[in-house]
Amino acid sequence: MVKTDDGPAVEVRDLVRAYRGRGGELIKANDGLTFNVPRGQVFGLFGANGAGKTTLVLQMLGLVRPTSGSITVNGIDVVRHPELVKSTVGFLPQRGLSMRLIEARRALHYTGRLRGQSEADARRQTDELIEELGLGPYADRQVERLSGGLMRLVNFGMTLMGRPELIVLDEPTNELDPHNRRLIWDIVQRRAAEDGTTIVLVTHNVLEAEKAVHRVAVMHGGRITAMGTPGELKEQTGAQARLELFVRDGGSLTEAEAARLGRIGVVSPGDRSGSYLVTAPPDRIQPLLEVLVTDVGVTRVDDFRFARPTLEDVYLSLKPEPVGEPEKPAEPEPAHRAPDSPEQPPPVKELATVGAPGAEPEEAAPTGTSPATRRSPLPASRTPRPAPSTAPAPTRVPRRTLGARLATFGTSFKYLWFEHMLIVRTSWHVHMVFGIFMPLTMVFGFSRIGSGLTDQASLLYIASGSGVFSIAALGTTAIAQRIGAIKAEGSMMYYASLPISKVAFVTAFVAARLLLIAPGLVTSLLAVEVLYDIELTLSPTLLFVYPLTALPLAALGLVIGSLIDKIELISIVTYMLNFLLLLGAPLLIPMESLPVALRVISYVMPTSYGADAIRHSVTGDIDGTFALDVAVLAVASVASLWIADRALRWRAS
Ligand SMILES: Nc1ncnc2c1ncn2[C@@H]1O[C@H](COP(=O)(O)OP(=O)(O)OP(=O)(O)O)[C@@H](O)[C@H]1O
Repeated sequence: MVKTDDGPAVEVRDLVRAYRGRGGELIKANDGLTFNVPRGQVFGLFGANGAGKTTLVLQMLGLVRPTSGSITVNGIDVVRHPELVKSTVGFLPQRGLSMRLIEARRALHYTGRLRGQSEADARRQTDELIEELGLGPYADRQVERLSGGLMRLVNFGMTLMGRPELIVLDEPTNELDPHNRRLIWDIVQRRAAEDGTTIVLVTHNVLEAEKAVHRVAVMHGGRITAMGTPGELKEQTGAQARLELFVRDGGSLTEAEAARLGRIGVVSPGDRSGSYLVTAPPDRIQPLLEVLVTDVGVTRVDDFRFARPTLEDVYLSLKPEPVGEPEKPAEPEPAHRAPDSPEQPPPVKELATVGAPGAEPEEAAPTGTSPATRRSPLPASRTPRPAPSTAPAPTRVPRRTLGARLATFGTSFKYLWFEHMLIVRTSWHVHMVFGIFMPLTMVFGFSRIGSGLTDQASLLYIASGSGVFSIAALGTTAIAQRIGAIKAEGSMMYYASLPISKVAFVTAFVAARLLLIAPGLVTSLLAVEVLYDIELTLSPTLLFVYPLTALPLAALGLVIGSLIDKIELISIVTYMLNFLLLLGAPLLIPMESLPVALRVISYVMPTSYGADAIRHSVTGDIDGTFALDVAVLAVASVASLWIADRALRWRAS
C-alpha cells in the first residue's frame, strides 16, 4: 500500500451539502460538519435514517460535490481532484452489486486491475481473499447466482482489492449470517491493526460494530451530535450498567431489599413476574453486586444477568436535536466555495468539533509510527471550540505522465470491455435474434414482396437497411437498457468510485456492443450474395463505416438510458425510436422515391447516411457522396459521444 501522506486519512471542514426538496425548500443533508479521521482507525458513522451518513461518505469519495466546505482524503482535496482520490479509496455501497453477471473470481480480479494492481498482484490478492472469505467453493460461479449473503461477501472482497488506504463500508454486514458477520468484523479489525488501513464504517448494527470501532460519530439532521471513542461516549452520556434479576419461583423483592438496591441504582419491574431491572452508573457495579449477594442472597435468586453499557445503549440514549422546520426557499448556494472563503460556517455542536485539527495528538504522529501506537485513546474535548475557518493543509497531487495515463486508460478499457463481453453470455439469445436472424429475415422477406425488389439495386437497399436496423436495435435499445439496469441496481456509483475515467467506461461499453452488431451486418450482405448471386466488393471502407454508423446510435442509447429512470419506459422509448428511425430513413427504398416530408426527415438521420455509405462500400463507388456520408457520420459520432458523456450520471451531482 502506497501512502500518499502522513496527515489524517480524512479531514472534513465546515462541510455543507444542501438539496432542493420538491417544494423548493432547502434540505441540508450535511450541515457544517468538521472532524478528522486519523489513519489506521476504524471510524463508525451512526445515525438514524436520513441523518446524512450516505451523503457524507459519497462526498468523501468525490461522488457528490459539497455545497460548501472542504474534504481532504489521504492528503488529496476531494473537490479539486475527485479522480485522484479514487485510486486510494475502496467503497462498499449499501446496495447494488457490481460485476454481478461475471464469476466471483473475475469480479475480484477485474476490480484489482481497475484499481491499478499489476496482473500478478491482482491474481495473488484474489486468491488470498477467496481463501480469507471462504469463497473457494463459489469462486467460479456467477455472482448473481450466489445467495444474498455470499454476494455481499464478494462485494466486500472487491472493496479490499488493491489494498486501498481508506475503505468506506456502507452497511457491510447486511444479509450476512452470524458466522460471516464475525468474519467481516475480524477482517475490518485486522486491516486497521496490521495494515494501517483507515476504515469508515456506516452501519445501524451498533452492537456488533462496537467491537471493531476506535471512534464514533453519531449524526442527526445532517449534524454530528456526538463524537468520541466508545468509552468517552459512554462516560459523556452517562450510559448505565444493567442488572436483570429473577427472584426464585416468581416471588417479589421485599421492600427493604428493593430500597437497598434503590440506594445504588434505579429499580424497575421487569417484563415478567418476579423479574426486576436495576440500572446504575458503571462505577457502582461493585456495590450493586454486593447488595445482591449479601442483602438479597443468592438463594433467593433464580437467575441474574449483568451487562455493562453498550455502544447501542449510548446511541439509543442520545437525544436527537430537533431538526427544525425546513428553511424557506432561498437562492441556491454556490456550487463549491473555495476553502479560504471568508464566509462563516453554520454553528456546530460542541461534540462535533472534538475532532478538529490539533485536538488529537496522534494526528501528528511521526512517519513510521505504527497504527497500533497511533491508536491511543482520544482525549475528549470538554470545552466548546469554534469551528476552524482556516484552509486545510495544502494537498499533495502526484503528477502522472501521459504514458501512465494512457496505460491506465488501456487497462480500464480492457477489463471493462471483458466484463461487458462476459455479460453478453446472459443475453445471447436476444443478440442472436436481433443481430443475426432479424437482418436475414428482412432480406429474405422483403425480397419476396413484389417483383421489383429482386433487382440488384433493391437488394442492396434491403441489405444495407437490415444491417442498420440491426445496429439500431442492438445499439440503441440494448445499450439504453443496460445503462438503465446498472443505474437501477445502484452499481453506477460503484463504477464511478473506481479510479477509471468515464470515457473508459463509455468506450468499453460501446465497443463491446459494436462487436456484437458485426454479425448482423455481415450476414445481411452475405445473404444477398449467397441467395441472389450478387457480386459484392466488400470494400475495406466498411471497417470504419460500420462503427461510424453504430456510434451515434450507441451514444443515443446511452443518453436515453442515463436520462430515464424507469427501465420499462426506456424499452418503450427505444423501440419507438428505432421504429421512427427506420420509418424516416430511406434504408429499404431509394430516397428519391420517398414523399418530400420523409425525405427531409431522412436528411437529419445518421442512419440514412450509414445505409448510403454501406451501399457505396459494397458497390465500390467511393465518390463525393460517400465522402459526405462519412463526414456526416463522423460529426454525428463525435457530437453524440460528447452528449452521452455529459448525460451519463457518473457523479451523483
Ligand atoms: N439526491 C437527493 N436529493 C434530495 N434530497 C436528498 C438527496 N440525497 C439525500 N437527500 C436527503 O438528504 C438527507 C440525508 O440523506 P442520506 O441518504 O445521506 O441519509 P442516511 O443517513 O444515509 O440515511 P439511511 O441510513 O437511511 O441510508 C435525507 O433527508 C434525504 O432525503
